[in-house]
Amino acid sequence: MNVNERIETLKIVPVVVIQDAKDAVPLAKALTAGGLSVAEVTFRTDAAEASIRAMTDEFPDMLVGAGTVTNVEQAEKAIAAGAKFLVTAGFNRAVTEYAVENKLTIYPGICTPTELMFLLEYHLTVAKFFPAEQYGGLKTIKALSAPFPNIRFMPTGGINAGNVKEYLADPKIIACGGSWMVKDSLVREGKFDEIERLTAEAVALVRD
Ligand SMILES: O=C(O)C(=O)C[C@H](O)[C@H](O)COP(=O)(O)O
Repeated sequence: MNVNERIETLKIVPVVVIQDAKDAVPLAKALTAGGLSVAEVTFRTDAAEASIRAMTDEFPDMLVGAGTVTNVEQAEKAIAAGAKFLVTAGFNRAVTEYAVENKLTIYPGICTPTELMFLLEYHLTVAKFFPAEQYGGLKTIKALSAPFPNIRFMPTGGINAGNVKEYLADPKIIACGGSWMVKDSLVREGKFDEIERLTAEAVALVRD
């Protein structure tokens, strides 16, 4: 299976913020035990690179990607550390070109038709739709799908246990990103049992 197929099977991509790389392995363990062997580790903190490396070393089968990538240097660091995919919050031409040239999976962030059209230039077919709820959620995705039927979406931002099923019912949606099972405070406070419980709950919710 390629990365898109794995993400589509998993249905949910936990978006994580790790302040201290020592939390990376316990977090990966909790997500995996909860049934979600995938994480988007955001480059919002300095611990991202070391966290990706620790997670992929300890859990080589886990699908670990890098999120909030804002420049090529971060993308290179993420890939060298073992990241299997890149995510950007908004469309970044340099990062997208780097990914395409190196045949890496990238989900560029978009929320307008204009931004979506940048994907077409690179023959990409899956966009992160961010911030999903704030930019009209499913209604906007359906509207964007009309002129761009070949594009699929990974909505992220404001998705939770209450609305994830509604998103996933739409065939245009490959998976949903979200932090509701991995809130920053739970990671900071080392509440990995709670993360595992919330992850298992999320998995059960979206099981067919
Ligand atoms: O950091 C990034 O690159 C982002 O795009 C932001 C995250 O995707 C959202 O913070 C997740 O959204 P919530 O589930 O509402 O917390």
